[in-house]
Amino acid sequence: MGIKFIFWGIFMLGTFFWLATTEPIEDKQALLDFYNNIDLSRPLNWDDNSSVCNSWIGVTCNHDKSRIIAVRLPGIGFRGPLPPDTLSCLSALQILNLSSNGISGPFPSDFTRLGNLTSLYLQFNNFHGQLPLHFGVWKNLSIINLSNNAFNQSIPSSVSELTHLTALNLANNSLSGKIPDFNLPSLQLLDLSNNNLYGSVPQNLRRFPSSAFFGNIISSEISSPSFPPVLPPSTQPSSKSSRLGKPAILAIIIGGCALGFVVVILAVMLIACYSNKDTESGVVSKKSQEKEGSVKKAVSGRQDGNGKLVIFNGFSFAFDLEDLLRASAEVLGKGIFGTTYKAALEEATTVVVKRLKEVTVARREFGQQMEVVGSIRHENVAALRAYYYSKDEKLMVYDYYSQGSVSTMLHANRGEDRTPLDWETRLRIAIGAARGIAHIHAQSGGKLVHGNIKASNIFLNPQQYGCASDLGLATLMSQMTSPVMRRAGYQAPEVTDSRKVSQAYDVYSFGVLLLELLTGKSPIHATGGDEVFHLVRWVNSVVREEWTAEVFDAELLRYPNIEEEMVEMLQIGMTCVASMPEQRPKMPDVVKLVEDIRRVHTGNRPSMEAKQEGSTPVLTPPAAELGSSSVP
Ligand SMILES: Nc1ncnc2c1ncn2[C@@H]1O[C@H](COP(=O)(O)OP(=O)(O)OP(=O)(O)O)[C@@H](O)[C@H]1O
Repeated sequence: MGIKFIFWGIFMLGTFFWLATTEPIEDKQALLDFYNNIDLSRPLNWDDNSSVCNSWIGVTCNHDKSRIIAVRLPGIGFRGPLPPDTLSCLSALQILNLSSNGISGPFPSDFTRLGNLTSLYLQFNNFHGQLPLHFGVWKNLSIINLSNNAFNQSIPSSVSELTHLTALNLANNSLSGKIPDFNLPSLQLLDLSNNNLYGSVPQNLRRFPSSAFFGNIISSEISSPSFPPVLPPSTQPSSKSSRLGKPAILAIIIGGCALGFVVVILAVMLIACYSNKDTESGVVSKKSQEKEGSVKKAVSGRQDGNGKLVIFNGFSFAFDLEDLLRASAEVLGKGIFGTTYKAALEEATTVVVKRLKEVTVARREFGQQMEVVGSIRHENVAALRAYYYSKDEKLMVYDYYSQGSVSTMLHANRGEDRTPLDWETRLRIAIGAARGIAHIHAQSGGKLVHGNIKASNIFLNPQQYGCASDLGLATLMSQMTSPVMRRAGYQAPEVTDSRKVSQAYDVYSFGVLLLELLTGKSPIHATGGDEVFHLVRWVNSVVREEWTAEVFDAELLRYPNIEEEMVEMLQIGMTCVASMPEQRPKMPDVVKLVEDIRRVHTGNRPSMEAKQEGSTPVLTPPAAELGSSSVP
């Protein structure tokens, strides 16, 4: 028995020692050769004496540490050509990510030796010339992103050999010739936009949205009648969703609150009238804490007999004077469009009432816009529950989001006792907000604009995804003096009149929101002296200097294996904040890009990462939600 025990002990120790010290020697040497032959703006921690599997940045090994299966080096400041026959020695490699570097030269032909590749990311480099000619060597390839390079010849028809391909992105190159009619049944995402391709969209690719072919010379005469002519983005008409949205689920949440709406609306209106001077001066400094007092005191205040209260969703309600007398309200803050109150009833019903100022449009136009906004029911758009219009008062009623806005989550309490906003939540915020904005853009014949996307207008819905609030007000208000809006940092450069916002404007603001989520920095703020920090300019300059890693919020650095996802989000954000509106993507495309940040990776994470992240919930939206994204 004792001998057996000792034997097992020695065996276990030996195994442990072997596991701790084993190394894929040849793969390690290949990476060292690669490292020693490239120009980097700052060093990696790759050292012959340290363990390639346990400590090298960007490297993932398989279970028994016998092979390297993933190399992820996005945005490491690597310039110049790839040294030949180094990375291609990693024949077990499944994931290769060298995106966002300055790598030049033709596509490395020796990569054809990487027969196990499942994902290849080389976007945002300076590769030029011909795309790989023999795609068939990558039998398992599922994702290929070669966008934003300078590839300038035709797309080889051998793309058809990639039978497992789910995503192909060749956008923003100089590819020429006709689009080959490749038939890839598993392909879900295709982006060939902004190249020099011509001809018609081949039959097998007509299932993809026309945005996949934007910015090419696709002739409308020979396009299928069912496929709209593909024009450059600037001339592309707004498209409407072909997919239907899921029936709204939020509507049921406040089933019992209808009575409260009336009470609170009147309560706040009366309070507001009663204490007009107080609320207009310095409400922000009293923010969150200040009780406006009970309504009882204000009942004798000014009443407007002209008012019209409209409750959405067909709730029937009754007016109860007792509820009115008991209701209390507190100021949440004062924004561009007015003052916002949180109003609580005794039945634990809490709503938010926004008291608008400087509405310039007439009752009819105001009502029409409210009807449009109030009819939107989507899990990623905050539901407008009711509105009130009279000569003196214009009110809007929303659900109360108790977790506060994304702005509060990101910027409030940056002290030591702060609860960090984790990466999963930030991704869900981005995905939800993108879906909400895309849904808004699909309304009113594809013409509705949010007009005020910013972190203080994004909340978390019950599924903990982002949810956009406060839409459709910009056009109802008197023109804001542009500096006021500009200071907020979300305003696209082309907009000088705050009422003339466009969907491209929303895309820009959403891009700023993404950069805010990534950096943890407010879009615009004073830095102490006369200097003003401008997030978009700062991110652009840091990325230009190839210090991409420096932009990320220090709070995010604690989460393992998210660099690739962060770099992808950064790229999306930067595309959205393009200074020319026609260069910005449309919201439905942005939704796909943001959703793919994680959807793509969950399917391809090597086992080691999966192990490390075992405790992290996988960020795949519930099936119902995916199906209901209502993305046009
Ligand atoms: N439905 C809501 N639930 C919880 N907090 C809210 C809600 N609506 C607004 N708030 C919060 O109330 C505060 C004031 O909001 P308000 O919309 O008036 O101003 P803002 O968002 O700062 O600017 P803007 O007027 O441009 O939207 C903000 O902190 C906002 O996040």
